[in-house]
Amino acid sequence: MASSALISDTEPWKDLKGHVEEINKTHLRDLMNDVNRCQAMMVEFDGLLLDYSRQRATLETMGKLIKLAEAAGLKDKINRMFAGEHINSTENRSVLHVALRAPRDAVIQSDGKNVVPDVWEVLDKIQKFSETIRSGSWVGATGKALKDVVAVGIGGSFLGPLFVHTALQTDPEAIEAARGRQLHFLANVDPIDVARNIAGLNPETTLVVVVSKTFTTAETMLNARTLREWISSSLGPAAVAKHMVAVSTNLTLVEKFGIDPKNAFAFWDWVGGRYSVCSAVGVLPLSLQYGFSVVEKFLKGAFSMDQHFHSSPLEKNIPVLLGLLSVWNVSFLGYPARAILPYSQALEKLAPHIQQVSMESNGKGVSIDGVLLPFEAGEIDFGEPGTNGQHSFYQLIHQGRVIPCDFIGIVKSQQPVYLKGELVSNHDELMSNFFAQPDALAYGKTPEQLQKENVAPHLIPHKTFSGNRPSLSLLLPSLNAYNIGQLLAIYEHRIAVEGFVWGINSFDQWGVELGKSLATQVRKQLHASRTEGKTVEGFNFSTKTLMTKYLELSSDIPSELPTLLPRI
Ligand SMILES: O=P(O)(O)OC[C@H]1O[C@H](O)[C@H](O)[C@@H](O)[C@@H]1O
Repeated sequence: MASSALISDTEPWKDLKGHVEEINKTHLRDLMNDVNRCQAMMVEFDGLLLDYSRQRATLETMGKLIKLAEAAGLKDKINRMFAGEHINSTENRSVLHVALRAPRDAVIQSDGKNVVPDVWEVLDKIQKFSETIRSGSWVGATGKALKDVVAVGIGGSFLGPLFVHTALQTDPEAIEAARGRQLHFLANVDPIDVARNIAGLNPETTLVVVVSKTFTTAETMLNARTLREWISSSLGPAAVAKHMVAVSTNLTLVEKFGIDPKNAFAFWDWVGGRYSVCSAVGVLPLSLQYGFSVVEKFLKGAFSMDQHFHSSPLEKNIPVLLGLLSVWNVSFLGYPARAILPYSQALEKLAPHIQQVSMESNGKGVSIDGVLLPFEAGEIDFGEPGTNGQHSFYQLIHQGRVIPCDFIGIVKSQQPVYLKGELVSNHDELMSNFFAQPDALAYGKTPEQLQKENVAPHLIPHKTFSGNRPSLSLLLPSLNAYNIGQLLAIYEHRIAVEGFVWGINSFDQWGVELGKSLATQVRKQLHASRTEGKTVEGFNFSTKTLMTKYLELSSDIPSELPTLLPRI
């Protein structure tokens, strides 16, 4: 395919468009009877089992999707990513999050330089530093050990680490390693988030980790200044050096902020924010909480999936298959959303993290060459752990709109519970739902079945389930640090595959800029109105009215701001 050509102009795309008609003649109820098809739609790798037999696809569809992948140059694009080429062309950068979890002796080049030694230099520094903090040999300004960590960051400097932290929190090995310690995340610039974070925390025993790739993000920097004030107003300004460290690519700004560069942990512009959890962004806070050895297992799990992604044939490649099926669902079957439904409470922050990875990566309107896309790219991701979701939005998924679902199940619970006299263990109870829901979606329930059950005729339309609703099931052997790494990498690569096939740049995020710059204009106006009584000018009628009302009703805020920290 010529570089500026659109994937939608290729024969395989057009062929798939035509193929939809064939698929519309099928029902999952029948497709599921074809055992050979189902068997061919299962892939096992490194303890994981993917079953995509409940996708609205036949083996012919899969063949056509592989042809689409070939037309998109998917294999070549994956290779170029691993080779450190500047595939993020609008920012002229490599995309090398895979280097963050490569073993020490691996060679991965960016701009002619092997980046793996740099990665390991930072990992070694984190290991050393986290041990110093955890052992209590580094103490705070009043001589006390630092037991609690607040990681200040937003977006990619927050969601991935929060996901991994939440998933590890109930893992037995991680629990042991974290005894007596707390890890908090401060993301929102809303002062309520500050209040919630510092409630019950003592600055004497708290370490603040400021996490920001750019070190310019408005929310993070104001929150960092707020916590700096919280520390220095209680322990004196000199305490900041003992109680604040940073993770950033911008070490100059870290130093300007007042953090000793010795206590800064670097990463590089070839790590995208939303792909940065395996850099110091995630590894530092997580190592402080759980120790480096637990976090290293997480990196190894991700690395295992990287290898699979890089070297397995497309037909047996889990992230590739998942990515192609997502493209099929979005661009051909016309299902714009995806529900992420982990049957594990420990994965409650998976969907929020994947929302950023997916929607910031693939929510684009033009091709990588800047050509307006004649089709919609990206998908709307949302989700909740099962079974909670079942009692919330599953109604819509069963009888309303069609939303392809990812069911994620775990064989061995992190926290098994059995009760004498119960039919099954508590985890079996959870997993009964994991196995039942995909079939309920696929098979549905027909009016004939309802008639046989003597359902009152006027209720039959209400109780009918059309079925034929696609899902896939991913079964993980357990949920330890290693498995969490595998799961993370599956989603990261799947999302890249979608972008590679759609022919977009999944690694920039220009769409977040406009709102930021308008907020700068508003901020200036609020300052001028409060300090000099200036009327609101330069905004449309609606915004002017809203801001004027806001200013009028909050005129008790002093024009010269004194310091006020939350009283919680
Ligand atoms: O890590 P930072 O530079 O503070 O950036 C934090 C976040 O800010 C931006 O809004 C981007 O959209 C995100 O991709 C990024 O993760």
